[in-house]
Amino acid sequence: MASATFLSTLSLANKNYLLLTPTHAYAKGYTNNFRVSNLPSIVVRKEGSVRSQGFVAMQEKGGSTLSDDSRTKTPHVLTVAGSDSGAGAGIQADLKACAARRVYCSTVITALTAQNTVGVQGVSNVPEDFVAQQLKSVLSDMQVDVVKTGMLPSVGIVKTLCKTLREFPVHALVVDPVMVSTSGDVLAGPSILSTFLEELLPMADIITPNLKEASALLNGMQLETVDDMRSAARLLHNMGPKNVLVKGGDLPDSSDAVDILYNGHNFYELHSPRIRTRNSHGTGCSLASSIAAEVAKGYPMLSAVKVAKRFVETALDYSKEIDIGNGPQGPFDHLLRLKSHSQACHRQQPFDPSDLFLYAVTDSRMNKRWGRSIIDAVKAAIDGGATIIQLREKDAETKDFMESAKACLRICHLHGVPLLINDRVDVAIACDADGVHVGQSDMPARVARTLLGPEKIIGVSCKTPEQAEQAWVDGADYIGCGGVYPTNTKENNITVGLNGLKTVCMASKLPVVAIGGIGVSNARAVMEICASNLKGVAVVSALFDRECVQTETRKLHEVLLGSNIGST
Ligand SMILES: Nc1ncnc2c1ncn2[C@@H]1O[C@H](COP(=O)(O)OP(=O)(O)O)[C@@H](O)[C@H]1O
Ligand SMILES: Cc1ncc(COP(=O)(O)O)c(N)n1
Ligand SMILES: [Mg+2]
Repeated sequence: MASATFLSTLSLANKNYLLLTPTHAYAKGYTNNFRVSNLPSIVVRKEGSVRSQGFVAMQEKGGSTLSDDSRTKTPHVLTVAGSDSGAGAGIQADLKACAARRVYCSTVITALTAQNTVGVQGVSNVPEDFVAQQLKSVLSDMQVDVVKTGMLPSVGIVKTLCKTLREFPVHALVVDPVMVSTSGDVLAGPSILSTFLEELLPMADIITPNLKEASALLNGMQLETVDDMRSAARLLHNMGPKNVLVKGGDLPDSSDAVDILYNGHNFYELHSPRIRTRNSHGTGCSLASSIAAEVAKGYPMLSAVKVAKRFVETALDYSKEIDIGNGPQGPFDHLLRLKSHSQACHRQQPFDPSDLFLYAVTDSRMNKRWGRSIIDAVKAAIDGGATIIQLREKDAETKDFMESAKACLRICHLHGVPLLINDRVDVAIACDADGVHVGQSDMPARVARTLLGPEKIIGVSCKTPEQAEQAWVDGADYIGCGGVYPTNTKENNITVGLNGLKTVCMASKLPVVAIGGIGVSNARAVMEICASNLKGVAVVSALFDRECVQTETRKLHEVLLGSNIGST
């Protein structure tokens, strides 16, 4: 939409720079996070008149960067749409879709709707001049990449939008011509049609009508087949938008959800399996926002539409069992997070340090030696009284490891025992384990925390107070300290002894589990160092390098019960 003109040049540190508005820089592809190779980097000044005038300073070809305070452009979608109090569609769906697709989303609200899973009970339009004020507030300050429109309930609002977009051009415009909600309620009446067709559509980079909306824009044309959708796409394209996506979510008798994309040259028939679900309220809004998000990241339109469609399909599939509201059409879960909390078998308690009491760590070689599966080993340890399990499967193939981890997780959760994975954060994520245990040379706990999120348990092996301090800073939940005694389980492992264990316990606020050569004969001595944050012992060989895991675990459990763990 924007034509790129350089506004002026600027001399800084004896070098010449071109000054562009953010929009112009964008239109030329001069941004860091755009997939435009061999272009000079762009630098946004944080302070001073350059930035405050809303300019982007761009280096002339080559050379070093303008200053150290360079900023990367955050992809930004502005949605101009109606609010849905039930939060399934409209502004609320747009915000969630953009968050899920990882772009920033600002909002201009055109109408308030009182809406739920039953339907729309009321609509109150925002006055035109206040829509104009919101648009100006956002567009004059923030570097919006893509504007996405949803419910535009009056001619005045459509006109205001078109006027403002001419004043503040953006990189792309995605128009979802929302007219009637799936529940059948009118959100924008036929009176807006002519302004829509004459003013807004010609500015659009893509329009995304569903079958009813395509029909309304085409004077009531009947749309019942994929061929009808193609004809509609061609006719709508003649009205000026660069791309047309006719959505077939409501196409009767189709086992796939088929959409037709037409760019004036080619037709693309996009299929995804039709998800059988009641929770499809807001699919159209979410699809359009996701397209806008991908375009804002710099993807071409075809890729943007494909990714967006795949995202909606995945979210619908994930959200099949979500139960919100009593009406015929429920919302879905854009962030794919709700279900795990409602699943009965999911561990919901936060980390409890007393879980470290009898910490069983599996070992694939020992299991092989004794001819037992990892699942049998875990079952036996839990039956014997283990309070937390760590899977330490150094030799396992990833696929086998994942499968066994999933099976172990089911067993652990049946018994309320947390399951951690040694080293393999990827496996922990893939099977939704309760957490990970990492060593000093594994992925840093801080990075694991970012990947796993705030609730998962993270333990770190530490031998020194410095390492213990770092574990705390990195957001670990507990420390594994050892080897307390010499052990064959780990090669070249330095033994810290009871003194080393005590030093780490005293230096840290974190709960500690002792590890290394501990068994029935010496567990009591370990616990008698009397540190209040020493919560238990972690054991490998003394449980798993034995004929009967359950018996050995039970014996150790009894010894530990007789000690004064964490009581001082
Ligand atoms: N049950 C479903 N399974 C998979 N995809 C669907 C389903 N329903 C709709 N879609 C897809 O969601 C997007 C929105 O389509 P649609 O529901 O037709 O729009 P609207 O919400 O505007 O009525 C389209 O890509 C469509 O193919
Ligand atoms: C505020 C608002 N905007 C858009 C829709 C369309 O969504 P759907 O077609 O899923 O009902 C809606 N119901 N409410
Ligand atoms: Mg729909």
